[in-house]
Amino acid sequence: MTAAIVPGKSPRRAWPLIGHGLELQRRPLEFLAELHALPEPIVRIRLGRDEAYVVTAPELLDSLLRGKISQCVEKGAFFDAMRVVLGDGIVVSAEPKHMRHRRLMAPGFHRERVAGYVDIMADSTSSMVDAWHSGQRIELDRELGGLAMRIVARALFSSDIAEELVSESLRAFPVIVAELPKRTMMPWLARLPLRNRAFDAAVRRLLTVVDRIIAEYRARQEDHHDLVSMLIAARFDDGTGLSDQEIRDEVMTMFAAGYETVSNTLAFAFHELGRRRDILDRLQREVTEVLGDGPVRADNIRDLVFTEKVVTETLRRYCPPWLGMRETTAEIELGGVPVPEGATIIYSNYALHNDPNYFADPATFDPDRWTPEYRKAVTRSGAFQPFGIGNRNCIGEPFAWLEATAILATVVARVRLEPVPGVAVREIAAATVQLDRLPMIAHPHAPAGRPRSIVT
Ligand code: HEM
Repeated sequence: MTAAIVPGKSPRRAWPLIGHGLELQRRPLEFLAELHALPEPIVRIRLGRDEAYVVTAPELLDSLLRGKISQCVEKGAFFDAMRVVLGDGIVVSAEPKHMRHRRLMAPGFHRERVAGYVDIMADSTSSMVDAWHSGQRIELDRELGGLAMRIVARALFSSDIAEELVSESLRAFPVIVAELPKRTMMPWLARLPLRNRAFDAAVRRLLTVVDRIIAEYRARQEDHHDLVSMLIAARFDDGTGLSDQEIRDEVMTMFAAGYETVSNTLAFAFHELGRRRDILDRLQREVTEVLGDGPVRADNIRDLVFTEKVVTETLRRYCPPWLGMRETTAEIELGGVPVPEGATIIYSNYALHNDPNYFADPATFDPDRWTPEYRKAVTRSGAFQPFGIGNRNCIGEPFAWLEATAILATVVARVRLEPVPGVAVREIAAATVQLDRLPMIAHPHAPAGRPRSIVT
């Protein structure tokens, strides 16, 4: 009943049958941090009856994700539980399909194209803030979740039908994202009929809405200048396009990958700002200087230098994707350790970003560490990789930077958010790293010389 560690010693004894799976379920962030504290760059643990290899060193991650070895790994069985929602979208699909689809979708995520979504981001954020009145308690985590969902939905489907998708998603996604990580660790849960009724119904309803909207788009044959119009019009080299099923899979994939990651990043940013007045004051000064009375625009984003540092430090300290996984499709050698075909490899960007070997004083939230030189150095070394690396890195990265920066600047320009006294919030590792709740009190700034209307 020992955990086999390659090549060093066991971090902690494993339970028979369960192995370290229980640790990974019950105290995942602590367990992964313990593995990072070991001197070995690759560690073998037991997950149930199987073994898994945990990679803790950036140089080995580099080999795994973008070196030659990356051609011998796929997403693997770990991601199978997600297929019920994502179908065979690019987060889960294998090569060569993954690259074929990714290339087709890539133009929709180029920086210049994404800049066109800044108005959707600014408008949606303003509408959220307009509904808050002075002294109101806001459940900010939920507000940000709804906001990020609305923004992705409007980027995918800009026409007014998107609202129906937003309402359905707000109902369905909380059920889905609470269940999927459990099924990923314990796939047999999917076979328990009574337990799965709410989940199955949520997935069915959501897919029905998406299918109907795609059918409507096809029938209307209009270019709405959004991601779905682009997917419908896109053609492979042989002149064929994506089927309705493939478009649905990619739409669900964008949704699932693109809303919680952003909303949880922002929730952590506001949590830190709520307890770090010094940082909030600097941020507010910058935002006032850059935006004046106007909304955030694509051409003033680059002047929000400190705002971007706050987002960067949030992505370091609270990197949402805490668990990465791959499965080998051939025997490989990683860091001198032979890894057989079909083996599971685990890594954690969250643990890496909080590893004192790579980041001084990692628990301290310090946006000032992000000088251009520092950023270049930690990115080049592979120690900082919130959006992943290699051919499966985040296709939505430019969208995510723009969105996080635009939302943060818009909220800070309009309102001061303060923590609710006496309420403790807790960091948890669900589908992504998140706060268990984030109640805050809103204090909108009254525009000079104009009393604020109160919306209740
Ligand atoms: C703060 C926000 C975000 C973070 C931290 C993040 C992080 C990541 C990471 C680490 C991966 C790689 C996963 C792996 O290697 O297994 C990834 C993949 C992906 N992300 Fe994001 N993401 C964010 C926002 C978004 C947004 C806004 C979208 C879309 C609108 C998006 C769409 C995707 C997709 C489709 C993939 C799969 C790419 C592929 O396999 O080719 N993400 N993301």
